Amino acid sequence: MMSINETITSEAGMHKETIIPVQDPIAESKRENIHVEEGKTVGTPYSDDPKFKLRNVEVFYGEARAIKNISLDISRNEVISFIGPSGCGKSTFLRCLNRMNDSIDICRVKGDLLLDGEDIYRSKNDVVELRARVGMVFQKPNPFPKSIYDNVAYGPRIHGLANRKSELDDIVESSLRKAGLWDEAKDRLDGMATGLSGGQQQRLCIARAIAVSPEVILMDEPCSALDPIATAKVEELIAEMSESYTIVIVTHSMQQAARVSNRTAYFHLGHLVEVNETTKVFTSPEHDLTESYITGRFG
Ligand SMILES: Nc1ncnc2c1ncn2[C@@H]1O[C@H](COP(=O)(O)OP(=O)(O)OP(=O)(O)O)[C@@H](O)[C@H]1O
Repeated sequence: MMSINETITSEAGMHKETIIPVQDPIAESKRENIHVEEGKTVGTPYSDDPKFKLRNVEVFYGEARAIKNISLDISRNEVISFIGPSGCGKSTFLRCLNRMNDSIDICRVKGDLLLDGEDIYRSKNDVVELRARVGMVFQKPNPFPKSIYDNVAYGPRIHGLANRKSELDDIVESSLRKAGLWDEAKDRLDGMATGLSGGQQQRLCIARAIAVSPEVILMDEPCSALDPIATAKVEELIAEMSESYTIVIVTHSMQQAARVSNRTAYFHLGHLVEVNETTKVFTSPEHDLTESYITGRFG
């Protein structure tokens, strides 16, 4: 059994030393004779109090099946990380949760995806409403080419959340405060958002997501374009936000998953192999594939 620190040191060491990670997870898992049973996830994929109840989810890009019969509950107010080798389907699965895949013509989603018991893919459901409830922060900060104020006010305006200018001002201030950006932005609210640093822009995007009072925030590698200091600020924010929101985060950094999440889900070639308490995943994973991944046998 490894400690989190040992595991993480070995992850960091993998980059520093000249260990060449095996890049092909299929070849590696065949060589090690490790199998994944379709639809069978080890650990604790289910919850007594699910915010999202996801059953037998499959996602196709044309004929190619990118997500293979995945069932998972995402609990209310938990932070869950999705980890796994490149191309294993983390982002595809994340994007199902607010129907971001709808914009890809060749993409089809099958299975039951329930948010508070309601099927989010029912055609009568309004996608704009869904995305207000399930907000998203992307890999690269993507502020609108507008002022800082207008970026945060955008969602509340289109959803009619404020009747007066003073109400909108309050939403903008409280969202920027929650995103830890108020002190840096309060004297330049009319300045262009694109004039902020990368880390500030990412916190602005978080403020923009928060401004419409979402219940869930999806984060797709939110720190991959940020330096370590900006990353630490976003991670602190995730910890604070977890009191009010359910957070799902895709990350390539095992250290980040270990720092921010309650549970960690390990994906492999479109399968959901293991879901467990984060400490367990990084100290005594149940599945051999999870262990191979966290010990750097394939990347
Ligand atoms: N728009 C698309 N059209 C066709 N195939 C796609 C599309 N987006 C993703 N895929 C394929 O679906 C599979 C899963 O990709 P996805 O981006 O979800 O993986 P990922 O685990 O998030 O990868 P990464 O960590 O590299 O971002 C891959 O085989 C990928 O090539």
